[in-house]
Order: sequence, then structure tokens, then C-alpha cells
Amino acid sequence: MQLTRVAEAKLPTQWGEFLMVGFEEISTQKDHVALVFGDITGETPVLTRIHSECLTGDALFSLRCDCGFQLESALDAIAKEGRGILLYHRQEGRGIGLINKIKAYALQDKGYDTVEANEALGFAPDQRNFSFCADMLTLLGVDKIRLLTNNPKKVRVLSEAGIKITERVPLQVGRNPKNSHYLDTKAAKLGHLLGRS
Ligand SMILES: Nc1nc2c(ncn2[C@@H]2O[C@H](COP(=O)(O)OP(=O)(O)OP(=O)(O)O)[C@@H](O)[C@H]2O)c(=O)[nH]1
Ligand SMILES: [Zn+2]
Repeated sequence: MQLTRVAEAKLPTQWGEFLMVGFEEISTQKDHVALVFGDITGETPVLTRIHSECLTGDALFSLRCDCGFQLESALDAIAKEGRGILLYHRQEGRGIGLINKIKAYALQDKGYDTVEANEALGFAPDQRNFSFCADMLTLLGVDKIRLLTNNPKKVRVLSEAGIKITERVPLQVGRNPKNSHYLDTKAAKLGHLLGRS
């Protein structure tokens, strides 16, 4: 176990009231957050979203990616379901951090795609470590989920970490002229299952 569960409080939102649970990485004190909606106990798999931090999309209305749209849509789906979990995974920029993501965007403005930009900066295309997500679920007492994602890697890594995923629920929202090349690159090079809807 790499995390400790350190704090919790109510989080009222436009979708209803979530329980916000704060976690800390034991070795670095870096924090992560889970939003829990409804009763997540019992045998029925819990609708779950792993949302990787994207300050630009989540909070600053960027159209360069689909993150903000996915965040809203996931919270909406969880509230409609009546129960579920959103893990807010603090690995900004697929794990390279905010400043490096801005540098990667600058390269993309010059014609690199999202994968080439990461590589030009000396990073792997995706540096995220999803094992923290499995730990958050374990600390929430959940081991059976339906995962909202287009990314098969998340399904594979969580399954390897002992989480039973009974269904992958697609989450395709927010395609627009500013992010369609980015989404197409994710599908072509990173394996995301993104039909042209
Ligand atoms: N390095 C880098 N990170 C990016 C870029 N655009 C978005 N991100 C980050 O990518 C992460 C989200 O990953 P995505 O590839 O959009 O989606 P995913 O989480 O793999 O898959 P889904 O579950 O289907 O959404 C967030 O951490 C964003 O900050 C980019 O051009 N470069
Ligand atoms: Zn984003």
C-alpha cells in the first residue's frame, strides 16, 4: 500500500452531494482525491472514473483536450447511476507535470503530435502510474468496478493490480476542431478506443 487515507468531508456539487476523501502518497506526501457518491458498499460493481489531473482542461476551459468534458460527463453519469466513484489522480500531463505539459503544448504548436512532443522532451508518451488508483479503491473498500474510460491500458493495469473490472463503459465527449487531431493521435498511437462519433 502506497497511500494513506487522511481526511474526508462533504462536497456539495451541482450533481448532488459527494463525499470527498483525501489520500497521501506515503513516500512523497503528494495528494490524491476520491469523490464518492451514494452507497458504494455491497457486491454490485461500482461505476468508477479515473480522471487524471488536467488543470488546463478541468479548470481553465481548454479545448486542446477532452478532459474537462469527460470530468463533467463522468460526474453526471455517476449521479444518474445513484452511486459511484471519481478518482482524481494527481498525475498532471500524463505524469510529466504542468510545466512540462506547457512545453509539450508549445512543441505541438510547432507541429509535433502529443506523443512526439513528450518524446522530444525526454519523456515516455505516458508516464502515469495507475497503481495509486488501485490503492485508493482498496482504501475505499471497493474491488469490483465498471470503469468509465476509452483507455484499455487503465483496464489492464487495474486488473493486474487486483481490481475486478466487469465492464468498460466508453466516455466519448467533447470532440471539437481544436482537439480532434489530439484525439486521433491518442487513438492511433496510445490505443484509445475512440470511434469517430
Ligand atoms: N503530456 C501531455 N499530457 C496531456 C496532453 N493533453 C492532455 N494531457 C494529459 O493527459 C491526461 C488525460 O489523459 P487522456 O489520454 O486524455 O485520457 P486517459 O485518461 O488516458 O483515457 P480516458 O480514460 O479515456 O480519458 C491528463 O493528465 C492531461 O493533463 C498533452 O498534449 N501532453
Ligand atoms: Zn486535458
